[in-house]
Amino acid sequence: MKAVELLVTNPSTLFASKSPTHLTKSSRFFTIRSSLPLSSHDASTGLAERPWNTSDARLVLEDGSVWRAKSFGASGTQLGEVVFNTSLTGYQEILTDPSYAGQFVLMTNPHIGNTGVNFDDEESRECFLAGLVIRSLSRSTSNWRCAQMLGDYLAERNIMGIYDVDTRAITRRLRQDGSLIGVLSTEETKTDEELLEMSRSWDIVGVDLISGVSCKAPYEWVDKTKSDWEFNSNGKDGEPFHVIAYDFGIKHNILRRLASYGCKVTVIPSTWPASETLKMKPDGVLFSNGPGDPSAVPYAVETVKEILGKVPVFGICMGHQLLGQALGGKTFKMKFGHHGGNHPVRNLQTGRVEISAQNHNYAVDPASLPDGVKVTHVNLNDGSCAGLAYPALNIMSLQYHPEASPGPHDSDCVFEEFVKLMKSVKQNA
Ligand SMILES: NC(=O)CC[C@H](N)C(=O)O
Repeated sequence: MKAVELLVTNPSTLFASKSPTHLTKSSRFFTIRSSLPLSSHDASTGLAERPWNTSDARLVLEDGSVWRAKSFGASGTQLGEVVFNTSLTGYQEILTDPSYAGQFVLMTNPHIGNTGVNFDDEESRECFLAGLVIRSLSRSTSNWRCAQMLGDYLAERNIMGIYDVDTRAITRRLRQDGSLIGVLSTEETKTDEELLEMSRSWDIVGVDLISGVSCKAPYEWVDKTKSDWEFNSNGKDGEPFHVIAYDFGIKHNILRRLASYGCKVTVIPSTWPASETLKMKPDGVLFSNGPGDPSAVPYAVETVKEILGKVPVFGICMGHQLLGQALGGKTFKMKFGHHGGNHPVRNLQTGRVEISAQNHNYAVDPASLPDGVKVTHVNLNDGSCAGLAYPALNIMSLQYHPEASPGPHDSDCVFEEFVKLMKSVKQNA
């Protein structure tokens, strides 16, 4: 106890500066920085102000529960669906995964912020999520790649965060009752009742969230995984296949992995007409991950339908769900979904179990699919469908994230399978 108080009451020995200069990318020295205003120091007693005295935010859930917390990042009032993520690392990639648009991400790992944020780990151009909910915000960072403190980063992007809230209790509630809509607010003039009413007046089901995150014009993607980080040297020296990637909220690492496997990649907006895509004569089309309810975007299902059977296709997460619907199947909302980097999946084609990165609230009902469509992967936690193939139409898809970022790399080989599929179709043409 004594040691802890000593640590808090002598902040100047711990923290380099309140507004530190940024480290350069190449620096391998780590600097410890302060992200929060340091506890005010009472010289007469030698004790720091108790940190739990300053709750200035509330998360009000639609079930009527009110969670008092401290705010960091942006302030204001924000509405969203609360989901919990069980990843131990990779909060920056999670913050920039566009599939979280409209959602508050609650991290079950209690200690967040200790590696700061850096220039390389962005998974998209913006943070699209509604906000971040964490137990403990690290007061310091110690990582050679750190370029900015998490709180400053969120404030710059106008994203609200809260800490010092019982994330374990909220997670247990979500597991029991399912995902809940909530309102996060730092505005003291708003009553709990007003915030509760706001949370009950909105639903994420049926909302097209893709249109808010997709790119607005086509572009070429060339970046590969950096050689320092490359972990798989298989199958990367072949013929360059042209992949057109529909951006429903695409993560950069999907594009990097395709480029690393030798593909020439063109990214197109979610509303790009199928006829235009086919005119570009791609060797394959990728339907990306993306936020929200797959049933809320019938235009995207129509696009997928028009492309099926014309070129090999690969669907990831939202892309997989859209493929499921385009094949005549149904999607449904799960109780609290899968969000994290520790989901075991069995690849039914090889018998191999892969530990996978997942982020979805919806799933394809395999019983609704027509004959000929095979379930290729199953989530071992709940038996839900984690992958599909329809060999007759050169379709493959995964409900989860083979590109990881963050997460294990067990499923990376699926990009090689897609390249092989494009190759065999081209050879037999
Ligand atoms: N990662 C994703 O593509 C998410 C898909 C969809 N928004 C879901 O929640 O199921």
